[in-house]
Amino acid sequence: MITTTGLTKVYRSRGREVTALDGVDLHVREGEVYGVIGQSGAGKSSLIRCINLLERPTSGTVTVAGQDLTALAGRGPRAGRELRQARSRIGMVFQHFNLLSSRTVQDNVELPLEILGKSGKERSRKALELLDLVGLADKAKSYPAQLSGGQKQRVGIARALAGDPKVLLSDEATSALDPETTRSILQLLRDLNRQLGLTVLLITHEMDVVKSICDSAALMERGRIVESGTVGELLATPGSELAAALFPVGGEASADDRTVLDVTFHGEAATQPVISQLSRTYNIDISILGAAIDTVGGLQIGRMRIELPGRYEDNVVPVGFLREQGLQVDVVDPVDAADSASTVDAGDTVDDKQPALVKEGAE
Ligand SMILES: Nc1ncnc2c1ncn2[C@@H]1O[C@H](COP(=O)(O)OP(=O)(O)OP(=O)(O)O)[C@@H](O)[C@H]1O
Repeated sequence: MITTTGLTKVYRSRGREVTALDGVDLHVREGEVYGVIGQSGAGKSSLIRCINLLERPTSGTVTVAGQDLTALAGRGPRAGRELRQARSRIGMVFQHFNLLSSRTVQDNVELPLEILGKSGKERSRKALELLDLVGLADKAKSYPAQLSGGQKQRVGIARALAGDPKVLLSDEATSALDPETTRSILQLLRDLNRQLGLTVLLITHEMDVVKSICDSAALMERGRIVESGTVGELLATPGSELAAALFPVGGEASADDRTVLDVTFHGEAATQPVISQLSRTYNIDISILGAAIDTVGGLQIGRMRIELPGRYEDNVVPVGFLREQGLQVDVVDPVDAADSASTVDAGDTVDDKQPALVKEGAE
């Protein structure tokens, strides 16, 4: 539904050049919720602004619903007719809602329909239908100032849906909201995704957003996508930074001469008693340092941090045994694990330190 190839954006101001996007290849499938996560300055806003051609990319292409937007003339407010039409089929939701304070809720939702030249009757019917869809039927005549943050964002979402878009782009839609309101807005996006078959591309700096609604995710650093895939694929990728952040387990080694492993259980492997088999087969004592079961992107996943006596060189065979059972095993570097284990929890953002995973055996 959305494909970018070699997308590059270089800003030039006062003789300085900033490369905000550096050859981004993104592939968002129809009907999925896709999250792009990254620290401040990673290029997330530039990516979303280039996808709907609010910014013209320096090079590369953007295709949405099969149409190459980069081939259409103009940008931002000076977009040509074809580009404006294509853009009306891409809904956009903003962090600070961007509602017009002098207009009622209904009139805010009608605004894109006015621009599309729809009749008054048609605009009114559509706006009321959308307000009903986002749970705000009774607020049509209110003004934005009379609404809570969550309600304002619902209006923003209703307005974004006015042109019957196939794609919704969300730029930190929940960053200005409290945790409970965030949950309700994410749930609304998820419901719209399912009910309308809407493809949602959202950018965020909060791992919890990705964890609660995304089917796929990409990690952006310095204008590049450094990891991407479905949540299931990411969790099955040894050494994946995103997977470790999506599903962290803590726990420190009890002594220097120990091997600490993060073991991820999903699919069939989750039901096998592998830890007791490992202990019996190799006659070793295994300590469980931390463990959790969670639902990530709709998948039930278990993760356990275990400690084996001896250094890694002494444990190559038991580690191989675990992998043969279909488990994903990441060897945790003892120094970095001690640094981070006590600070990581599921609500952390990517700004926080994650255990460094040794990519042994990953290739
Ligand atoms: N209009 C602009 N002119 C010059 N440089 C810009 C412009 N917009 C963004 N940049 C630079 O491009 C880089 C990427 O910025 P961008 O806003 O895309 O990142 P971001 O990941 O969305 O960050 P944040 O989460 O803080 O919004 C930054 O170094 C930023 O300073």
